[in-house]
Amino acid sequence: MTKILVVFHSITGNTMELAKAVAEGAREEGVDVVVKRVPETIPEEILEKNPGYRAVKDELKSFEVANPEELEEYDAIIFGSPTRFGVMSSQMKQFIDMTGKLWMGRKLEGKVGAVFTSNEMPHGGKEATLLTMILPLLGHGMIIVGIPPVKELYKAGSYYGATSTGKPREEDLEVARLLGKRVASIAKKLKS
Ligand SMILES: Cc1cc2nc3c(=O)[nH]c(=O)nc-3n(C[C@H](O)[C@H](O)[C@H](O)COP(=O)(O)O)c2cc1C
Repeated sequence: MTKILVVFHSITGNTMELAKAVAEGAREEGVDVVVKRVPETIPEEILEKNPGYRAVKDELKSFEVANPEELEEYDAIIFGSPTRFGVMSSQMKQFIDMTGKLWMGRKLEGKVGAVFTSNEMPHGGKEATLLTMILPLLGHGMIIVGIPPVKELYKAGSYYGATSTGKPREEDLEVARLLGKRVASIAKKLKS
């Protein structure tokens, strides 16, 4: 069975909501989908000062923490990060930087990769974040999947991945589901 990992970083839940929609879309293809989060590096006592975090922390913590070495087990990996100053969060970058052993062994080569992000401003760096998230995946030799110019893209998302401005709207979730479904469909074809 084709196995897909959706791995995300989130503090106030927006990227987590996109991750759930990406997974939902992938499951429509009848593949095995696992959703995990990357390790958090901000101390809990600092996070606790953020009401947005307190509101979602129980759900966030219900997702298992991913181990970089497990990426090898999946046929496709979809990475989600909040935008931080126009790039992915340091927590997600740290996770990716821990995949050096897999890179040396070319273990992710030929697997499908895709990305999504949430930020706060309409033009606050979504596309810059998505494009720079793709670079390490290309370094691994992954096959990058984006979104073609379907009608849904006129209302949300990007060619380069799914997005949201703050809390995802239904249109954002729709594009996230499309991304998950497309990745799953391509991963299935590559495996057959
Ligand atoms: C340190 C920091 C940097 C950020 N940088 C940006 C930015 O460059 N552009 C933007 O639109 N939003 C920025 N944001 C806002 C977050 O990307 C946004 O709130 C996002 O939806 C949070 O995702 P989460 O709910 O999954 O944690 C930043 C937030 C923080 C804390």
